[in-house]
Amino acid sequence: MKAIGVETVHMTMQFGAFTALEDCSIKVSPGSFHALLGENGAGKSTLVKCMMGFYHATSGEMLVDRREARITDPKVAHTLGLGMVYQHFTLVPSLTAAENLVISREDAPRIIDWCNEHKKLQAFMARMPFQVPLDQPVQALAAGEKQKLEILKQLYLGRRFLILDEPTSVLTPAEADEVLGHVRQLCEDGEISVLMITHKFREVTAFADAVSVLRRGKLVGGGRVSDLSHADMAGMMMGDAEISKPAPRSGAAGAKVLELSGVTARDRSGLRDIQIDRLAVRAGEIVGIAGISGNGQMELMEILTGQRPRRSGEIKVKGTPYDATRNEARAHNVRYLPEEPLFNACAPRMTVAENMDFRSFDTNDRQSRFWLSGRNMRNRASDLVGKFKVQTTSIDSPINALSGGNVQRAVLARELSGDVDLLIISNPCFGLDFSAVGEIRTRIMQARNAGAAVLIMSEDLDEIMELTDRVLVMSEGRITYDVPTAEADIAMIGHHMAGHA
Ligand SMILES: Nc1ncnc2c1ncn2[C@@H]1O[C@H](COP(=O)(O)OP(=O)(O)OP(=O)(O)O)[C@@H](O)[C@H]1O
Repeated sequence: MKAIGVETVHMTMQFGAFTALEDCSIKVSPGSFHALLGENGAGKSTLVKCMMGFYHATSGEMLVDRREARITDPKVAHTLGLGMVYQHFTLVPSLTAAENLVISREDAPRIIDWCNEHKKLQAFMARMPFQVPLDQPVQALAAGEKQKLEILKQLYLGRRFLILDEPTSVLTPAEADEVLGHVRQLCEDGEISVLMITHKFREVTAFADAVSVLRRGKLVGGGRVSDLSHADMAGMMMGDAEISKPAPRSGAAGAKVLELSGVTARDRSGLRDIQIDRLAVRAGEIVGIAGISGNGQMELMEILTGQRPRRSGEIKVKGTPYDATRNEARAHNVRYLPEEPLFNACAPRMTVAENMDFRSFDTNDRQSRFWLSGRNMRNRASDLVGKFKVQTTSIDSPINALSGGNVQRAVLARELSGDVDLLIISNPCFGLDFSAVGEIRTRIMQARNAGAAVLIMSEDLDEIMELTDRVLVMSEGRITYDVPTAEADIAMIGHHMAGHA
């Protein structure tokens, strides 16, 4: 068997006075597909970063293939056969799959004998249980193919233990099942052992054989997947914390708050147009835009936030032309929650308190026109951190030290405080654990019930079906389908998403 087993023994990681991981012992047997569950901020990334040598654990040990290993940096981990696959791709988009594989090798020669390398690659692929086209630029591959290539790359590099960090986040459900099916097969064949971070219970049950659960840095449970129900796993993750349930709709939709007519703009590639003939969102209504990513949703978000120039057409908010300037957004109570908020809505190295004050720091401190009151800012941040349950060691920590889910909560807390008339959101629950998902959806529904008009773009069709009052489908830069959610037919939505209008 090529697969190796890996164990952490009493591993602890402290950041200053904060213990992110405490006395954590996890055993992944050779050939096992082991899932790692935990709510946002539970310590999953910290654990795997210690295993890969990105962090140096404060105490504890690691066993690789039953021998004690001192992993001082990721290169040592690679030499021992440990590799990592991330939710976002690390491939070079303009190079072919073959080129990506060859240049990823540490011993790649400066002058590559491609004839020889191609022969070796073909021999390598012939041994693999699944294939990816080798001679196309990676940018031409679908997301599922790219993730398959990331896994093949690890096997090509001789890795025998893989850490997968939410590997299906950017895949469609069908792609996710295909990729994880191949991973499971590789484990069953004894090629690799896997430790997979995920938030999806369905993936754990369908593909993993063992599971470990972290809560607040401690190992709180786990075992054989076949012995555990989703409720058991949820219970271990959350302890006795209460899970919020989305508030049901109250009241009917009111006047139009957002209106787009005849809006056209270039897409990111500059080759295609975005064309929104008509789009309206009313007060007290959540409108969802479903679609496979890359069909113009990101550009529509940029148009609405004033980051992409329009070529024609008009946007109105509450009947007034709207160009998304900061003053207009403030006057009309328009709020945004873009995807990847750490990069699109935060200054990553500034503190939690500073980031939470961005929207209002120059209007709140009216008593002083020339300098900001640090105390007022900190009071406001502490209040919001408490209300939105943002887990942070301190409001003075840089916001990039927070786990993904907690960055999301912090930004949502900032954007939902005060009166909100129009909320524009993109993929709000990406990478969040189920309790954070429940809470964020509840907050969005509360905003709607308080009278806000909400436009939400999401690649997660379940989210659209659960949250929205009306669903639209975006395909190739156009809205091709528009139906009240209560009357929506999933098959029809899928048909439009796939571009068969
Ligand atoms: N470099 C760091 N400095 C200070 N604190 C950190 C650092 N890295 C992580 N933490 C803290 O350690 C805790 C665990 O974070 P970690 O990223 O491991 O969580 P996670 O389980 O991977 O969460 P998520 O599912 O949201 O990605 C968090 O409270 C986080 O704020």
